Amino acid sequence: MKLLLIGAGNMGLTYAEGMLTSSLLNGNPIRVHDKSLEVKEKILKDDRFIFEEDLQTALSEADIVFLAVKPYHKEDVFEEINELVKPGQMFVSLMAGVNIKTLSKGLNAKKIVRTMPNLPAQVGKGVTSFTVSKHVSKLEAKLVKSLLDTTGVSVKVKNEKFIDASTGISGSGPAYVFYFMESMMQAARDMGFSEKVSKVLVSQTFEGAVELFNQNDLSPKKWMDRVASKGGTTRAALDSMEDNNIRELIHDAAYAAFDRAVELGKE
Ligand SMILES: NC(=O)C1=CN([C@@H]2O[C@H](COP(=O)(O)OP(=O)(O)OC[C@H]3O[C@@H](n4cnc5c(N)ncnc54)[C@H](OP(=O)(O)O)[C@@H]3O)[C@@H](O)[C@H]2O)C=CC1
Ligand SMILES: O=C(O)[C@@H]1CCC=N1
Repeated sequence: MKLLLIGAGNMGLTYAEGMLTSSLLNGNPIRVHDKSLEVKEKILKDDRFIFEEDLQTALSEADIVFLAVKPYHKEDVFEEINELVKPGQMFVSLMAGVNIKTLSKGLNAKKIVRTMPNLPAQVGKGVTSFTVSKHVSKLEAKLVKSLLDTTGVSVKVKNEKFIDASTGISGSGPAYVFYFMESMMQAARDMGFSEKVSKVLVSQTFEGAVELFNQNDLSPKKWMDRVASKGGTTRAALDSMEDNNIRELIHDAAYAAFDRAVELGKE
């Protein structure tokens, strides 16, 4: 299988690096095209990829094309390639909010996979939701799933509403976790800990809590109860969060991202 990546920034390159481990490539290199000179220089030095200046040649040979430019660059890509697209070529978009109808029309292509990736793919712990246009067969969807799985896990969702929704949960979600980490590190520094110790206290707390959650079949609520003693310190913290409506604010934040993904689809 021959893959082409258009846009090799944070996300595109991360997914390409994961896919290098896929047996589906069958020895074929992943070809990469990017407008940025910096990215070009980086890829030219990286013997795992082939940099393609000329999109015409690169596209003509590709079975699957991954699109990982920012949503506001989609029109440039459409213009550059829509006359070169061959029937049967499949396009996998990593762009937030750009819907299948827009992709299909802009690319002049029928086989479209729309995904919502997330950044922990950089360490093989990503979660990618995806959905496919009606012209993508079950087998093709399986192939794409196996490519996406090289970066962590992937979840096929039944329609695009769930792609926008997962943008609000897992796509943007790592940033919410970092927000929480930053706030806890700030509290640790205010209590007098050094930057280094604050980082250890917070990161190990996150890592340990996630590990507990994953290794046992208990709800977050049950875990909270295991940490909190009656009348103790944790209850004081959890009560403060509930009194300040943190739960609702996080819910609203996730919906703000979901709504923005829907809005991006209309731009
Ligand atoms: N970062 C994240 O956590 C997530 C990102 N996404 C989605 O992933 C996509 C990529 O995001 P990200 O990797 O962060 O973006 P980056 O800006 O890091 O990467 C995009 C790359 O594409 C290049 N580019 C722009 N226009 C073209 C073009 N016409 N042809 C070829 N290359 C081009 C850019 O060059 P230049 O810099 O010169 O413009 C840049 O190198 C976005 O659509 C985003 O919605 C989805 C989920 C999470
Ligand atoms: O912020 C964004 O638009 C992208 C999509 C999800 C995460 N980053």
